[in-house]
Amino acid sequence: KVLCAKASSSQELWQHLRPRQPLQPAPCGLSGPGRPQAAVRNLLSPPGPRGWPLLGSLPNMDPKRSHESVLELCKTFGPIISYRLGSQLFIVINDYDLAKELLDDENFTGRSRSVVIQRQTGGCGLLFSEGLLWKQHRRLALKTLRDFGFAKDRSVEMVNIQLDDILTDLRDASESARPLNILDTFTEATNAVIATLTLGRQFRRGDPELEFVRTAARRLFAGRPLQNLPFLFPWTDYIVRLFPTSNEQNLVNMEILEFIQRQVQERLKLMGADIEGFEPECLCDVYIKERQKAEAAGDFESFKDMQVLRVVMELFMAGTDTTARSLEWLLLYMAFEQDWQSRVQAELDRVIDGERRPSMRDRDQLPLTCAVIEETYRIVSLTPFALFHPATQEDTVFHGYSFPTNALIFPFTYGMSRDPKVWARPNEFHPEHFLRPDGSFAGSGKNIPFSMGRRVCVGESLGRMEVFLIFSAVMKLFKVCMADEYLSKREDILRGSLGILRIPGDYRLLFEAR
Ligand code: HEM
Repeated sequence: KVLCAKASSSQELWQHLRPRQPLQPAPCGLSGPGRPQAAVRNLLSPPGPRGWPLLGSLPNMDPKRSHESVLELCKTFGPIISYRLGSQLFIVINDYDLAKELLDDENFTGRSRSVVIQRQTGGCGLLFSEGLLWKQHRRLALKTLRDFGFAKDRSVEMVNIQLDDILTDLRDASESARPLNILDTFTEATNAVIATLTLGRQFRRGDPELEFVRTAARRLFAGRPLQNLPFLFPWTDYIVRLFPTSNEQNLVNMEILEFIQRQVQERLKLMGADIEGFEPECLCDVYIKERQKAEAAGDFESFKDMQVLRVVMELFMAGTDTTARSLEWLLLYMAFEQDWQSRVQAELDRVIDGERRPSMRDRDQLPLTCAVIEETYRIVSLTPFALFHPATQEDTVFHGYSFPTNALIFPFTYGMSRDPKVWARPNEFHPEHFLRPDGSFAGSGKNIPFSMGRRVCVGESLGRMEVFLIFSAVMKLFKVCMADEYLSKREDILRGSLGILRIPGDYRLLFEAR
């Protein structure tokens, strides 16, 4: 049976997932934080700017750095704020304890139901789905990745194979004194790991399919103002769709789905007639088998084409750029913070003898290296708004404020990572934030680069493992510096801009073998 990527209409399923049940009043008429309750419509929205007619606060947002604009609003209005962009209401949680309460609450496991997202996902997948469908597939994806050695020996082995290529690239760059943008090298490595786990294969250097994935990821992660307009003004959807450029996001989504579909077909060929007896080797195989089981039991919804393709695609795409960018930021901070770089290298030289590469078992002996990694996660805040968490039930009250279901609520990880109540030097690179007075590693504490709670990133262990192994191996063997012409651009490079992820400004790094 061949899976087909035709965007199936999931309208029925979507409606089924978002039941609009009558709300139960809270006992004794009291509303606990985050509890839905009847007759709360008169409650106030969280404080925030008044905004302009029709546009709301849109003119006050820096389009390339909206995280900075929102931080300014939080400084004025407090830890729970709201503002409108167009007709869309946003609610921001900028306090660790409040965010923890919200993210642990089942009611706030929703995702955006915007037409833009609906058109791309059909309500399927894992990243943007809600309710029973999301729970079922999150559980299955986590179990599968764990079974395949996710963040354990098998993935460590995979990272080590990728490290050979990374270190060869850096040796070449070092011998020719060639300044380098390091992102592509890291992207190839992180993509190879997640491709093995999800698709059971890798895309080697020079392979046109790798080039396709790289370009598609850039297109997917680039924000395009026109496309996002219906997100803020739903009534513009019909007009915006008349412009070919507005279709770019849908096109790239479709192209990636077709690419994933080809991979699924390859796996089906490999599995042959005896799907049941085939020992699965990757997420894709598990999904093909689960689909067969579900259909045999008369369930044609849970593993329909679009659902299978979206889950595989989302894990494949989410596991590539995020980790590669984290590594890129780490090397940029090391290039500008030479003193910290030397201290990390001294620690690695002391603990890792001879030619050996650092392993996960060495982590406990490398508190300074761990603190530098954690501090980079904090100061960069790769996904400043995490993802939206709208309430799934109507008329929700949170700490005395009304949180309507159509409001897009986000834990503001960027703001929390700069909270002066939590961090001694919020705006500086200060790895001591994660070191105890005796020099031991203090843990990640209130740093939440992967978010937290019920929808915490499913790739956290894998991402952390890849970043630790690659960063420590590179630091052990190479000194990294910023190319001369970029040295004076520290502020611009580190400030960067915001697409879906925080991206540094243009730079070139120099590597020198140690
Ligand atoms: C350093 C790398 C990474 C960072 C900083 C990161 C960050 C995040 C964040 C902030 C979220 C949103 C959580 C929320 O809704 O509150 C998320 C969700 C997610 N991430 Fe990651 N991530 C990384 C790596 C990965 C990897 C390697 C994978 C794949 C194995 C992955 C797959 C996902 C998925 C599937 C979700 C959606 C979870 C859900 O909706 O239930 N991520 N990630």
